[in-house]
Amino acid sequence: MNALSARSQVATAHRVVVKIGSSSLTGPDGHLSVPALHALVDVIAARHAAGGQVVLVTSGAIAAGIGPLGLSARPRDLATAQAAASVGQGLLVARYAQAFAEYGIRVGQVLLTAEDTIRRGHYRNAQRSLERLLDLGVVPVVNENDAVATDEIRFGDNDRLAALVSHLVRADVMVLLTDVDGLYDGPPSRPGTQRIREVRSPLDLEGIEVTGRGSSVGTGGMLTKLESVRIATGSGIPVVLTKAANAEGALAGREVGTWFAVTGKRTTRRRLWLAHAARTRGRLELDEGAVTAVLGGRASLLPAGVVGVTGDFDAGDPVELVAPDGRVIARGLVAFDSTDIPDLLGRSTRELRDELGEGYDREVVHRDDLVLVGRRRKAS
Ligand SMILES: Nc1ncnc2c1ncn2[C@@H]1O[C@H](COP(=O)(O)OP(=O)(O)O)[C@@H](O)[C@H]1O
Ligand SMILES: N[C@@H](CCC(=O)OP(=O)(O)O)C(=O)O
Repeated sequence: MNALSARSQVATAHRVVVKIGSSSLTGPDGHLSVPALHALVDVIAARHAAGGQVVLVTSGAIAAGIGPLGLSARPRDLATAQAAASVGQGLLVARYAQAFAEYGIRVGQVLLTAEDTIRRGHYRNAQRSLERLLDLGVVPVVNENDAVATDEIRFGDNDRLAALVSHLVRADVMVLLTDVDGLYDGPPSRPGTQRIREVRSPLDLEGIEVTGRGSSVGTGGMLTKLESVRIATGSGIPVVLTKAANAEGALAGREVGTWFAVTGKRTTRRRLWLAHAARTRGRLELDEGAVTAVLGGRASLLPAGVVGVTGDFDAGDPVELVAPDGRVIARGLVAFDSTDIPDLLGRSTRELRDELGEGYDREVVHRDDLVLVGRRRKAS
């Protein structure tokens, strides 16, 4: 498919997730910009009127709380940020409700935590309520539940949340709106850097300098956006990344921003969780042979290929699989407790069966419980 016909998918997509970042919803004073919010609502309402379904993932709660709390700037400590989000979220949704009401459209607030997008019970609930809202012609307005999300498991940015929501509602496309008109081949503030029009595979990202430093109000910079893109495209959902002012063009399938083609097929919730959201409890160090086998795909990790173990985990916990050069190559659900593994290191399954008995001759990580992890970019 060429870039033109690929982009036309956006114009005809039935279900779209649109994510807008804090940087596009705030004025120079760091407060919520109501005109910016209205401009987005105009575009989404037009799509809605044309019969499309839109889920809006919106940041801006913290920004909306700054003024009412009399704060001078965006708070950086978690507790105050949570308080600002708590005050601001109600005001943010009220603004959206008001703006959409001008078009006769209702909105439904959905606040999610990381857990809600991955744990089976929570996931099903979120899925069901989003589906029903869409069936009823409502625009779901989603944000992270900042007031209760704890530091270790919160997303902090809404980029990855948007990708998981896209997966949850089986979106046809995801549109990420930010304050730059696309992905650049280096920090856009650096003279001479250029917008990348299309990314067809992770190889196209080689050599591109991306930082985790965003605007003064955003969180995660381009780094979390590329993580989000990786989750979405890797599970069959193409992405357009552009500035909020280009929202209309992006939804019309015009050649704005950066187009990220799909790189993988839709995947199961469990594998998505393992790859992108699970908190690992330990590490298994692999020898080169095991790395080759695992990276080749469809191979389980056998005890013979494990040379070291760190962490304190139980059988069934998520762990990282690490190559001799320290690269994390995969994540998987381990089949043994961490205390059992030292006795298995480097030994063949046959030896283990003969010596330790049935049950010790199994894989350390079964191939069905294993996902390869793309190269992660480091924040600079
Ligand atoms: N290679 C790059 N291309 C584009 N933007 C980049 C790049 N590297 C870093 N950035 C920064 O990422 C910022 C957007 O991230 P962020 O402020 O978190 O936005 P948002 O609030 O929309 O989530 C941009 O302002 C830009 O300075
Ligand atoms: N949930 C937070 C979003 C935090 C944030 O900065 O996200 P983003 O602008 O998408 O990087 C809020 O509503 O303020």
